[in-house]
Amino acid sequence: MLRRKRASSAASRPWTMGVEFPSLNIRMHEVSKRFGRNWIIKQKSEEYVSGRIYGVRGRNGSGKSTLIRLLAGHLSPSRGNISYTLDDRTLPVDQLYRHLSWIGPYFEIVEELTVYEFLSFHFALKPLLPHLSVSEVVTRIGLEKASGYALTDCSSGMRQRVLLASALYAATPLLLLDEPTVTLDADSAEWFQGELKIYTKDRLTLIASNDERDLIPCDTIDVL
Ligand SMILES: Nc1ncnc2c1ncn2[C@@H]1O[C@H](COP(=O)(O)OP(=O)(O)OP(=O)(O)O)[C@@H](O)[C@H]1O
Repeated sequence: MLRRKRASSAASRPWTMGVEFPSLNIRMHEVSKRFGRNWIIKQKSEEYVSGRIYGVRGRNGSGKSTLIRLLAGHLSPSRGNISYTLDDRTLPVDQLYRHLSWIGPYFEIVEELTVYEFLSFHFALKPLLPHLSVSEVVTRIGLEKASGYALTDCSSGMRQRVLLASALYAATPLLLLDEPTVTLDADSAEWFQGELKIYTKDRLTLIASNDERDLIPCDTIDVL
């Protein structure tokens, strides 16, 4: 999934963190999605390419999370199709999970685990960026003093930082971030914007949010 870069190349492009992500592209072709009688997404065609950040906004219930779930392969289109390529080779949707990091407000986490345990467990399943350790991740999200807290004892903003870490610092070329700054205070949202600048380089990122600040780094913004 991930190739290490040559040292000289890594030095000249420090943002790639010593690794080179494979190019992951997504093509939606006339995709529609309905729940019961309600068509939520109608005949949507879109190309999403590596190295770019896509924003999606829209009123509550407009289909932002549905779009993210479709792109993540967790929902199937009612009509049309979604195809994926990894370094120009077709990637079957059942293999996408290996290359995908995805967070959303509906995510459930094992609340009994401590911050450190949750991140260790997560990064045992999903590779961590090679220049980072779990301890360094805890430091990057500013939770050193809380690393032994059970998630159930963390504030919602602290839990959101942990979830963001699980996506941002995973060595996957695709990042799907649904309402990434929900529950974050202004300082935390600013921290997230800084991390986004560093950790979205060379990846395909999609951000669904109605918070204008979240959409500032996006190359294009789709309104549903
Ligand atoms: N599994 C489901 N079964 C039935 N209806 C669903 C399902 N998932 C979503 N919906 C409906 O699809 C519509 C779009 O929901 P979605 O969560 O994608 O909207 P959203 O734009 O992310 O909303 P919000 O801004 O409130 O998070 C809503 O009317 C919702 O009730």
